[in-house]
Amino acid sequence: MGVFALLQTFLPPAFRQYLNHGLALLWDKFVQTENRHVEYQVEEKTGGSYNHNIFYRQVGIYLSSLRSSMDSHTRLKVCRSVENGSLAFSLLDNEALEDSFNGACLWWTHTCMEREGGNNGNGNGNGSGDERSFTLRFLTAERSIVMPAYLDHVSKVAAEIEHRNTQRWIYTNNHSGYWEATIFNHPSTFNTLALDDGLADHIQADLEFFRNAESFYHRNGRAWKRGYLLYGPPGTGKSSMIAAIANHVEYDIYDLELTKVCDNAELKSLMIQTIRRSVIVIEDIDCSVHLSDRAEPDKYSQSTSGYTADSNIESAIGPSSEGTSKLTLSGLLNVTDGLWSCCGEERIFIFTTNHKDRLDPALLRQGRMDMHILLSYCTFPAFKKLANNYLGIEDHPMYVELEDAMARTAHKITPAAMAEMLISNQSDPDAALRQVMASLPRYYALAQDVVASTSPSEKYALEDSPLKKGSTKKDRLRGRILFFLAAIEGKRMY
Ligand SMILES: Nc1ncnc2c1ncn2[C@@H]1O[C@H](COP(=O)(O)OP(=O)(O)OP(=O)(O)O)[C@@H](O)[C@H]1O
Ligand SMILES: [Mg+2]
Repeated sequence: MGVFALLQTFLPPAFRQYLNHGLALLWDKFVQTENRHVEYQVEEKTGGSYNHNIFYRQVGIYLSSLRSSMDSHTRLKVCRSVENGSLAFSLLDNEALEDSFNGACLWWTHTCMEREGGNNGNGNGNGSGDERSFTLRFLTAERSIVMPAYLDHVSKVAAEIEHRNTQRWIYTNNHSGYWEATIFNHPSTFNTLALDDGLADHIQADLEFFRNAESFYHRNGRAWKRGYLLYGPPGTGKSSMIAAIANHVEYDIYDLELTKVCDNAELKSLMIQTIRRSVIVIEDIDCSVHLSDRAEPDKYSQSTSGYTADSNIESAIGPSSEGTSKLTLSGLLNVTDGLWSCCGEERIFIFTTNHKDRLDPALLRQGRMDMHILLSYCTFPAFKKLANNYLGIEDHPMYVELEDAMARTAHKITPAAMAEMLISNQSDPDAALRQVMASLPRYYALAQDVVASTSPSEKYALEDSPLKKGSTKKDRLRGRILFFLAAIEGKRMY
């Protein structure tokens, strides 16, 4: 140990820090003429083009919050938030923004360089292929003040701003393998959903447990994630429930369009780009990816059931020539449940389908999709909830009759259709309930007429309904009739 260092050990720590700082400044000013500044680059993407650098986002948030930036001569970009009308500032390329921290002076600049051959395919020049970065510059002598305290300060302030900001985002993947974001503002909640008794409470309790179960998952060696499969006929609230779940846990949504994913590698990279605390959604999963059993890869490609007629399947699996990499069911299972599922924590996977029976059992097994939630036709309790939401009534003299008629006619209307009836009579609850009542026998009679006049191929479609597993023949027939009606309800048959 040198004499100078030995002497320093007798000095109080605060004084020692000042002395070192002063000496460093003097050294910088009078002795060292080159390398007086240190520069750090904060790139948007690190370790390959798909890895997003969280610190880049934090720097952007931090800089946009600097009040001093408004007074300086720096040219700034300014935009107004759609969500809360507040102004947000950001750095123009190659403009410097000055900040200070514990007496140290710091300069930030932003650069955006077009990557060679970086056409992102969307043709708007706003390519996700561009290379963006912030550069932080400060005096070499002030390194001890800046590192790492200032960088920690930037992260902390950004995290606080993000926490205060309730704005959430929904992302969808583009053809270039990147996510594009837009503000998520869906009003659906568990209060606005009309569900069977107890279902909303059950799901909310499950979500609450999940959110607070970090140590539980880690203690048991499990990835901290939860999977929900929402299934049922069209118009029964699957998409609305996704929004309600995301609103409940306050996570962002990644709406994964498998038809735009060209192969397993791209799927992995998309997963790596997702942040923790997010809901990852694949809607209509039976329509968008090859769902054959892994042991029988060609089951559906040889099918005559009409599945191969879905052009989405072709585009999702990509070129079918031997040896070409493509998106496969195993690739999907790997990112949802395999080793790659751990590349982000606290994530909820939600798959939806109208045809649970067409999904590969591997996709359905417990632990992969933890809860299978059937969303079906409007039951009387669900109807009451809708009437309460849309008409503002909790009870009504017609309810007894209505409940009985719904049960007697095995009445099956989707919540979407029921909601439409109520909305169109919103100002007159009596008229709304009369319309619901009148629709019951007519609905059923019409269904019989429709079935009587269906072609053999349409009948095949009925037999393929998820209700075919009813207990009696009559039940099964009824289920098929009503399933068919639900499928064509867009034509307003009632
Ligand atoms: N259970 C429900 N409670 C309240 N509203 C509902 C419910 N189900 C459907 N709706 C209403 O019907 C409309 C369609 O619902 P949604 O898109 O959620 O159905 P879906 O099951 O996702 O249909 P699809 O299978 O065709 O995608 C929404 O506007 C929603 O408000
Ligand atoms: Mg939907």
